[in-house]
Amino acid sequence: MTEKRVVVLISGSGSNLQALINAQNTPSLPNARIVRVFSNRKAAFGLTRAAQATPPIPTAYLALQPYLKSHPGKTRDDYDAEVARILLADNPDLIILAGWMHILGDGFLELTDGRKPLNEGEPTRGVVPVINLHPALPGAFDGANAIERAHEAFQKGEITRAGVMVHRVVKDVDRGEPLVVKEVPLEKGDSLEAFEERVHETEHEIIVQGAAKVLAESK
Ligand SMILES: Nc1nc2c(c(=O)[nH]1)N[C@@H](CN(C=O)c1ccc(C(=O)N[C@@H](CCC(=O)O)C(=O)O)cc1)CN2
Ligand SMILES: NCC(=O)N[C@@H]1O[C@H](COP(=O)([O-])[O-])[C@@H](O)[C@H]1O
Repeated sequence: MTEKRVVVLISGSGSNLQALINAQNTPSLPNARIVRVFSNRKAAFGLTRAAQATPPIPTAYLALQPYLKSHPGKTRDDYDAEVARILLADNPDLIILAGWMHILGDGFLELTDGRKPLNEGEPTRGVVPVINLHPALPGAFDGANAIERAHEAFQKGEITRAGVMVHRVVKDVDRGEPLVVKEVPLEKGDSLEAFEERVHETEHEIIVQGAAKVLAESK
């Protein structure tokens, strides 16, 4: 069976990327290879993790502000489309946002969804699924800083449950179909650090499960 090609987008430490690297071609993530790690932050340690993988994983970097500065007149949507073009050149079967801290607009999604051809006049490509790891339960704490927000809400008695999910990426942030959802225990008096550690441990499990689930959908 043809090996599935995976591209991972990061912005930071890359501990979830590391979980994916470790799971490649194991029963947890069979017949899958990460062919590119892409970051919008030059200093992201995840780029080092990719370079230190065995074999090393090719990386690419492109940040929004430098792109806009070096392309006068171009927009955020143009940046998003450029990111999609870079990724699609690797012919991925799956794109994973693993701590990717940039909201993707139609410039990106219409290319990965196959709604628009890469180049004018060309036929459109097939859909490349895009999934995201989010440290909250569906419909709760959309957006950034979800861990801290959930911890604060629990301590205030505003919520009783917390968790993490892997979901399909749609234009509405964190509102795509949940693929894997797992609750994370939270107790009164829990420090943010203790809760955060539990969240990350759970993330490292479900990001692999989410990737395997989507890859199993395609032939
Ligand atoms: N179209 C989508 N794009 C993204 C999604 C999504 O579901 N749909 N998920 C996010 C990941 N994410 C939460 O899971 C998230 C990341 C970042 C932000 C955010 O506010 N980003 C700001 C910039 C923040 C920064 O650079 O530090 C922004 O993009 O302007 C919200 C949610 C990834 N993309
Ligand atoms: N809204 C997206 C979001 O908050 N993503 C979060 O960024 C962290 C990345 O950690 P990592 O760089 O160690 O994988 C993870 O906690 C992930 O849930």
